[in-house]
Amino acid sequence: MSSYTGTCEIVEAGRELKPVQRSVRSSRLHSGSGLSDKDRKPPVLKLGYKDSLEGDINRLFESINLKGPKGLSVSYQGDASSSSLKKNALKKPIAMGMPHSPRIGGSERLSLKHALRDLCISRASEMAAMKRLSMSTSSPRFSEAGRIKSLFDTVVVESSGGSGHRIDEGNQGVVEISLVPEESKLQSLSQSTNSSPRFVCATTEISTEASTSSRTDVSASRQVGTKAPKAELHRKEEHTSAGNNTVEPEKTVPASTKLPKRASTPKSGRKVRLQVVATSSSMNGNKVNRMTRNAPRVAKTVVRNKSLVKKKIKPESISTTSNGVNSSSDSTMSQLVCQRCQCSMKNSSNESNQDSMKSNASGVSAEVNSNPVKLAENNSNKTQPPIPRAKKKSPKSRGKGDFSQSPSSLGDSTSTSISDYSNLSRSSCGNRPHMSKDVKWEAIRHVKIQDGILGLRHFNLLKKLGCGDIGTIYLAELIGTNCFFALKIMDNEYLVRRKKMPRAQTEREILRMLDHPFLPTLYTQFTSDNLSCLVMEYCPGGDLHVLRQRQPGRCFSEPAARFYVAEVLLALEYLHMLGVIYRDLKPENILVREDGHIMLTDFDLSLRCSVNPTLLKSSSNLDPARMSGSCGGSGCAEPFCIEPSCQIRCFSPRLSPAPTKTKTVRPSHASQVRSLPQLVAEPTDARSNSFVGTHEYLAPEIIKGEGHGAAVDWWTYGVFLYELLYGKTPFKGAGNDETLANVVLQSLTFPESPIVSVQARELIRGLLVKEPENRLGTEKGAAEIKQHPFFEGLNWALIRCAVPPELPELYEFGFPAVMSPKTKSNYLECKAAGEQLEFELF
Ligand SMILES: Nc1ncnc2c1ncn2[C@@H]1O[C@H](COP(=O)(O)OP(=O)(O)OP(=O)(O)O)[C@@H](O)[C@H]1O
Repeated sequence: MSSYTGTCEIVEAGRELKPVQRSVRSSRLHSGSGLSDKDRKPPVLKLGYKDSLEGDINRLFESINLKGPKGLSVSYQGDASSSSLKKNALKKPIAMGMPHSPRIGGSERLSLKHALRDLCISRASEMAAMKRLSMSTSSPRFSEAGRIKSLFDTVVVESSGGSGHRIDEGNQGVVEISLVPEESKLQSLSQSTNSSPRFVCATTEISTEASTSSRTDVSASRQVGTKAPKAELHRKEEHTSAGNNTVEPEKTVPASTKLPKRASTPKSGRKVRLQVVATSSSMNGNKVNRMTRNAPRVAKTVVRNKSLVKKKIKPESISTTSNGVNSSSDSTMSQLVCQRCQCSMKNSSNESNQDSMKSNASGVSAEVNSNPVKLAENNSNKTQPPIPRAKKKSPKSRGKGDFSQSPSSLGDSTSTSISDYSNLSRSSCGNRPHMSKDVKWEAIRHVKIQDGILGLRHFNLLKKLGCGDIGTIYLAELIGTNCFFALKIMDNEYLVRRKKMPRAQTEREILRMLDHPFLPTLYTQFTSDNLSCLVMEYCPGGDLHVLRQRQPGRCFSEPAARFYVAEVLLALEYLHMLGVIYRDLKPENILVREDGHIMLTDFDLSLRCSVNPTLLKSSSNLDPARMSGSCGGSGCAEPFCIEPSCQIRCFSPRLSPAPTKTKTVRPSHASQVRSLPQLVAEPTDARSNSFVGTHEYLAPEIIKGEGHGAAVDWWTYGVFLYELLYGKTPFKGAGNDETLANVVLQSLTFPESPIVSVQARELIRGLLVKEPENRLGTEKGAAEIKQHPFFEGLNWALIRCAVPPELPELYEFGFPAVMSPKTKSNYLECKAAGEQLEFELF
């Protein structure tokens, strides 16, 4: 029970329960609902029921006469279960029955007969009134009685243990809920206004009462019919008097009066309560609309009720309610919202951060105000006091548990919140399904919700990872989340001054498009103190350049190289499909993930263009000469290559480590793959005259300034494979100029050591064709390259599941002491570092 939200109210209300019961009990005898015989008789007679009723009564009377006075006496006096109503009726004939009896005077037996007759008339008239009400009578008084009856029915339905008999037992706790919805609400309002700790409980009551009253009104409206306005007037008057009168039931029944009853039947009580709250939104909304159309009076009443709800909710959480009709749904919404944040608070591990988030919430900008979720949450943060129960359950949900209704709802809300939160996270990750389950989305989103905006202050900069031409990369932790990111920080002023803003813009745009296992994920971006920041996926394994240095002989084994270039090929294929020509392929830009797979980074030199991906039915008609590059015109340096179509001879068995047995038995995997449809996503029309790239990797067409397209990526791809296998680039000269000259003029040669397969060399040769039009990949892009024998046996679709090459022990991954934000000023120190050049020709 202690965890039941309503407990507060139950305890508080319990003190007022006894006088309330007394007053209600007495009031029932005098109010319209408990009409005395005196009050009841005249209307019955006036309404023309006399004939039928009296006929019945007379028949009954006659039967009594037949039984004689004894029978009557025994029958009457032995009625141990007689109610106060019956007792009053009994006294009437004795004390006041004469004027009402048509048979004045006579014997005692006759008096008793009259008394009984009066009683019967009274009872019958009451029943007739009820019956008549259910048939929509025109009497305001009957409307009132009908309303009471319907309310009673409602209560009986709602209360699991309720029955009509409970009324006779004086079960005010049940009756009063339905009889006085408006007054209950007023009481509830005053309670909530006077006592802030009870605010939350009052919220619960508001929801409950609002829905109850709405339901009451609907029930009444169905019965009132066209004379409803009169009934309403009558009822209004009652309320008016109730305002100054301590006897009226409405006045004496606070909303909380029902709680002790529920306390005695906690399960059913909670059940009813939760159902009411849960349906308040839709039910109220629907019924309000319906009633507004069909029954003006009821609509009016509902508006009043809604106003009450609005008044009560307003100071708590829903400050944006613009009309009463929506207030209930807002109320429900606010609960959902706060359930969300309660969950998120639980997920968060940093208390101080939450506190700062809360304190910052008041400073949330217009963005928050436009977002109802944020607004509601913000308001709740500002106005909701903590609930001790919530504190007990989860200290971190302070201020968030205010909307919890009960343990069950809390449990539900937690799970609901998680799923809601996940859904929201998914939506926040946009079109990036492969990363949608990454918890970092949620961490970031949580901060954004809490503070309205993400900034550098939310990150601990732990380590400088590298310094590029346009910015510096830091390993950064989103404070309190245990989530690590690569934070690229760029100085906008510097970018503008050095005309590098377009490069930064290009990188940002490309990063935003990416969703690929071998490409970085951009989680978010923000500008802080004129610094543009990209929050990206962090790759802890260093880059392939460093990794190569650590290999024996400073070069990768062929299987390792094959693995890396295969993954890079998929990344390039994806980029080309998006219309991105990468242009800056080199080992330094290929990072190694923790799991050993790769991530291609650095897109500021990329070229964006249009592309028209097509699916080719079969690509088995690949030109063998292009596959080997032997007839590319660039001069084959392979000593075994004599004829133009020499690729078979070049595959010298002496050099090929692969056994040929299986090839003769069944079709090779490569040939099977070749028969499959191939996606060709090569931006063949793209042209650029920019002089971009790294000297040793520059394609001849770039150096010559002839204009270039996507084929430059296949050139660099050849240089990249060469470097991985041989530990150096193929055209490197003593200086940059010589290197450039070599790229254009020098024939491709392969060192004798290390020994590399013919397939590998053939692939390199096919790629390092100086004329781009003859280069492998130019025509059909990555699809062409994938089919090269070098990749034979590779399952492209499952490469991300393949076991990566074994990594040497990673560098020390211990985090340095948290950097002071003031050290951020160092980030431009390295801006001129690196060998990368850019000569903008236009
Ligand atoms: N996501 C990342 N995870 C880990 N380290 C990274 C990440 N991104 C970059 N780095 C490191 O930071 C270094 C600098 O990266 P960045 O891409 O900004 O500069 P760059 O490669 O010199 O390119 P440019 O000058 O063209 O921007 C990289 O060489 C790499 O070592």
